[in-house]
Order: sequence, then structure tokens, then C-alpha cells
Amino acid sequence: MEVELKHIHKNFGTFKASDDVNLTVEKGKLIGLLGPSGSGKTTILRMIAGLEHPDSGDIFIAGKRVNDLPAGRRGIGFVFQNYALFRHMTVRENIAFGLKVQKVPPKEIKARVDKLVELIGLAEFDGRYPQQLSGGQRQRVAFARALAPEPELLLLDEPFAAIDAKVRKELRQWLRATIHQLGITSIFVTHDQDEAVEVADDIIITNHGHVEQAGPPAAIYQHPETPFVADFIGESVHVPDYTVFKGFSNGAGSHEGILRPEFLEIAADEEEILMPLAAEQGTVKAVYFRGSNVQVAVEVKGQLLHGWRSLEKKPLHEGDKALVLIHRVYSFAGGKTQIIENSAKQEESVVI
Ligand SMILES: Nc1ncnc2c1ncn2[C@@H]1O[C@H](COP(=O)(O)OP(=O)(O)OP(=O)(O)O)[C@@H](O)[C@H]1O
Repeated sequence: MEVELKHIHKNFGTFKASDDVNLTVEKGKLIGLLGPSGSGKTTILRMIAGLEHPDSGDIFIAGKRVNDLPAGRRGIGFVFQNYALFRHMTVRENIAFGLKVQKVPPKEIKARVDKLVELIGLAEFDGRYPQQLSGGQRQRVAFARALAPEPELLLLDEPFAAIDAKVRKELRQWLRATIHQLGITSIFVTHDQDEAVEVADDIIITNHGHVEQAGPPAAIYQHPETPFVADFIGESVHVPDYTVFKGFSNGAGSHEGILRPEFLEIAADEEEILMPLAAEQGTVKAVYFRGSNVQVAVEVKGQLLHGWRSLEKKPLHEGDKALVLIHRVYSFAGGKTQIIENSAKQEESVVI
């Protein structure tokens, strides 16, 4: 295990920024720490780096307890969201800075910087100053500078936050490929689920200072363990009582449910749907064009549901009647997440 946090508590005054945080990161993995603003992601990253100290609990890096080890001796590279490059230094000088401080021999500094400017694709621009580079290029320099001392572990705090949308997408893919090529264990903080899902091997979801769930993105998406995760991941809609819908009347315990758009089929009429008897009647409340499809909000029995429709299908408008087939819902009865399937569908298929 490369990084392990055990029962970490950290208060700022009476505020619990970390409330019994436990997590493990395997060597060579690229991990996304994902959670809403204020959920304690940066605090976790800063404690691993040694820039903040836990009130209690243990931090291990490569099997060694590092609680009392100063930041500079933990073998960690850190990339901040705002590049933090030195304005009066060129690309080469920025990358070499930490190595000079460490008194690495000049020949070796040159060799390492040569390799790194190549790695980040900026060999041609190595004499430029930060203000002569784009945001994406600056962030790549910050990345190279963090890698220069050959750290065991790389920490990145919202590394894409200050970069515009298109470049951010390219940089994400570049970062993922480069980190895998280098095989360096890396943890990055983000509050953007698309970013976490696209970049990370595994994600760790934080909420109110603790870890809600950890694992590969697809597993978390398909099997959220808590209502918070089900709600936070994907485009989910909360319904206070899913048992009012056809095919879900036997729900036991709590009737609160979460529906994802892909759990629904929204049809303009009976011709568009295979099992009309299992579907609910609804009224279209809004239609949003989403590029490759449309998102449709339909009110069914007083609850607003969201689904997608292909652009190839009949257009729906606000006020139109629609049929909504709810295939399944997430239910949280008994504190456990369960997927409940629509039983009316089975009955209808027997009839057919
Ligand atoms: N040095 C500090 N002093 C007081 N409170 C702090 C300090 N650092 C963080 N906090 C508080 O701890 C909480 C968690 O902060 P943290 O930065 O870890 O959250 P985050 O999940 O990274 O949020 P964001 O996505 O907004 O950066 C926040 O409410 C923040 O205000």
C-alpha cells in the first residue's frame, strides 16, 4: 500500500474538516478525491503532504508512518490549481528550481530538465517565461516542476480548475496518459465528477469530512452505497415516495428514492413504447437541448422526473402529454441501497 490514512481527525475550531477518515491508495494508481465544496478534500491532501497536521490518526506512505516527518522529507510532488510558477524564471529555470535548492549537480539538473521539457511537450518553449505560455502549458510546467525531484507520490489540488473548458479536456487526457506512463502514484482533488470519472482509476468520495465510498468509477456509478453517493454521482433526481408509481407499490420501509435519467423512458405516445401498461401518464414541464439528445422534465403524480430523448424522435414541447416508463429506482430502505425493478413490466410481458 502506497498511502494509508487511519482514523484521521482534524478540526478547525469546532468544525470537523476530517471526521474519521480512512483510505488506502495502491502503488501506481491515479486516484481522484471527489466531493462537494467544503467536504474536506484539500484538507486530506494537505495532511498527506505534511502541510497540515491531523489532531489524531495515522498517515503512512510506503509503509512508513509519516505524521512527524516534515513536508520536505516525505518525497511528495505538489501541483496547485494556480500553477504557482515563478514569473521571472523561464520554463527551464522553473523546472530546475527545486533541484538547485537540493544542490543536485548541474549536469544532472540539465539531464532531468531536458527529459521533462520533452515529456510535457515544451522543449521548443523552454526559454519562455510563464506569461508567454497558455494556461494549459503553464500547468504542464507546474507538473514537470513537481516531478523534477523524482517524488514517490504526486498530489494535485484541482489541477484543471483555472483552465478553460476545451484545453481542460485535452489536459485531463494528457495527464492521465503521462501519469500512467511514469507509473507514479498520484492523488488529485476535484469537485467535478466528469473529471474524476474520466481521469481517475479509482475515486474516493468525501462528504462532511468523511469518506462515503471508494472504488472504480463504474462500480460507484452502478452501485452507490449511500443516498449521498447516489445523489452526487450521475444526474439524479430525488423522489420523496417512489411507491406511488406503477410497479413499485410494494416498497418496504423508507419510500425515498433516486432516479437517474437512464432509468426512465419518455415516450410521446403508445406507439413509441413497448410496455404502455407499465408506464405512467405525465405532463412535459421543460425540454432542454443537450447537443446529441434532449433532456425532458416530466411531472408524474406531482413529482418532477428527468429523462433523455433522441433527437430522431417526435419533438416534445412544454405542456404535452407523455408516457413515462420507470424501469427502476434506487431505494434506501433499511440504510442499504437497493435497485428496485418495475414489477408492472414483468406482468405486462407475461400478458404479451
Ligand atoms: N486553515 C483553515 N482554518 C479554518 N478552516 C479551514 C481551514 N482550512 C479549511 N478549513 C475549512 O474546512 C472545511 C474543509 O475544507 P477543504 O478545503 O478541505 O474542503 P474541500 O472539500 O477541498 O473544498 P473546496 O472544493 O471548496 O476546495 C471548509 O469548511 C473550510 O472552510
